[in-house]
Amino acid sequence: MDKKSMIEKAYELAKLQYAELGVDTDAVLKKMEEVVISLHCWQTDDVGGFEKPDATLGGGGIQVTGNYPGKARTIAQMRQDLDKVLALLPGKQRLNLHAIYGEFGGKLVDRDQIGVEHFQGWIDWAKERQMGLDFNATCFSHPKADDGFTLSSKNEENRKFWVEHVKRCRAISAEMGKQLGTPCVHNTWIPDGSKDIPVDRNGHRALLKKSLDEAFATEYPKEHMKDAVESKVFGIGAEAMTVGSHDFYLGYAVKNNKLICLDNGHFHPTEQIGDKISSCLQFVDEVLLHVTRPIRWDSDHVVTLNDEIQLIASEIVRNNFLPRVKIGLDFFDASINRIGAYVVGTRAAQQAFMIGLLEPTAAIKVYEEKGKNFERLAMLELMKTRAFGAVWDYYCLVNNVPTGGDFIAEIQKYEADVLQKR
Ligand SMILES: C[C@H](O)[C@H](O)[C@@H](O)C(=O)CO
Ligand SMILES: [Mn+2]
Repeated sequence: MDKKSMIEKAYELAKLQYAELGVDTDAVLKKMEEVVISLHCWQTDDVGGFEKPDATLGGGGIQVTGNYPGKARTIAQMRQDLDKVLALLPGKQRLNLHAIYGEFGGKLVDRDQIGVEHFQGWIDWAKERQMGLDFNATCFSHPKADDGFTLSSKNEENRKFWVEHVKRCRAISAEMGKQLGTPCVHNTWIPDGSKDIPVDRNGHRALLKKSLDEAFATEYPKEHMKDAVESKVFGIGAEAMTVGSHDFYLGYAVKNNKLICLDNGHFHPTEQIGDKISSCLQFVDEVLLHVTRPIRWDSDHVVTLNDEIQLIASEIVRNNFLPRVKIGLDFFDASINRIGAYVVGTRAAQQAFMIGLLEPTAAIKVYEEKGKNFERLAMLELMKTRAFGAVWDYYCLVNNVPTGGDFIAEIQKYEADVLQKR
C-alpha cells in the first residue's frame, strides 16, 4: 500500500474510534483553521537583527546559546528560511517581527528614528503570502540599555529615547495591520531589572508606568493594532528584581485594557500558564501567548509536545477561547538546525491544539459536575492512547506538507543545498 493510501485508511479508522467517543474528527480538522500561530522571526538568526552587519544579541535579560552553522545573515536569507519553514507547516501562520529586522539600507538608523518605510518590504512580503504580521519594540541589544534599564530608566534622556522607540513601533504596527487587513499585535517586553538587591523598586515601576502611558498615548483602531505587555519573573543579569513583573503588567493590562502576554518561560518553574488563561480572561479581553520550553530557567528551548503545552492548548479550546488568545512562539535555539527548530516547535504547538480539540470535553464535564472524578481521570487518560497520530498525518496530507517524519529529510536537504553554503 502506498503511503497516501495508508494515511487515508488510518484516518478512516481513527475517525471511527473518535466517533465512538462523540468526537467528529472532520470538524476538528476544520477547526484547526482557527489555530493561527505567529512565527517569531528571531529563531532564524539567534535574535541578532540587521541593524548592522554581524549583529548579535546583547545586554541583559535574555541569552542565546549555540553556534550551529547556517544562520541567516541577511533579510534575503531570513526570508528564504522562513519560506522553507512555511512550506513544511500545515495550517495558517503569521510572522512576528522585532524592530531590529527592518530594511535599513546599510545605514545606521537608531531606534528612535525607525519608520514604516523600513518595514514596507516586510508588509509586501506578508501580503504576497496572505499572512498577518505582529511586531515588537526592541528594547535590548543597544548602548542605551547597557545599564539594565530602558522604559524604567532614571536617566531621562534614555527613558525618553525608549518611549519614542515604542511610539514608533506602535505606529509601524498600526500601518502593518491597516495594509494587511488583520490587526497587528505589538508586544512590549523590556529587560529592565537589577542584578542585586535594589532599594528603589517602586521608583522604577512608577517610571515604567509613566513611560507606558506616554508611549501608548496615541490610540489606534483595534482593527489595525493591539498592544500587549509581557512580564517576566527574572532575567539573566536581573535576578534580584525585574521591573516588569507579572503583578505590574497584569495590573497595567486590566486597567488599560491591553493584552497581557504570558510567556511560559517567565514564571516560577511550577507555575502553569495554562492555569492563568481563564483567570486573565475574566479581566482582559485578550491574551497573547509566547509559547516556549523553559528548562530550569527561561532557556527558550524548542517547544515539544509536553504536559505544559497541552494544558495551555486544552484550556483554550475547552473554553472556546481561540478568538481571544493570540498564539505566538518564542524560542531561540542556536545549537540545532534553525529551520528544524521552527518546524518541530510549531508542529508541537499545533499538535497540542489538535489533541485538545479531539477531547470529548462536554462528556468529561458531565462526570466532573456529578463529582465522578475517577471517571473523569479515566477519560483523560484514555484520550492519551487514542489514534491522534493518524488524524495529524491526515491533516498534514490534506495540507500538502510532509507527513510523519518526512520533513527531516527535507530539512537535511535544505541544510546541504543552502545553509552549509552560507
Ligand atoms: C525576543 C523576544 O522579544 C523576547 O524573547 C521576549 O519576548 C522574552 O521572552 C524575553 O525573555
Ligand atoms: Mn517572550
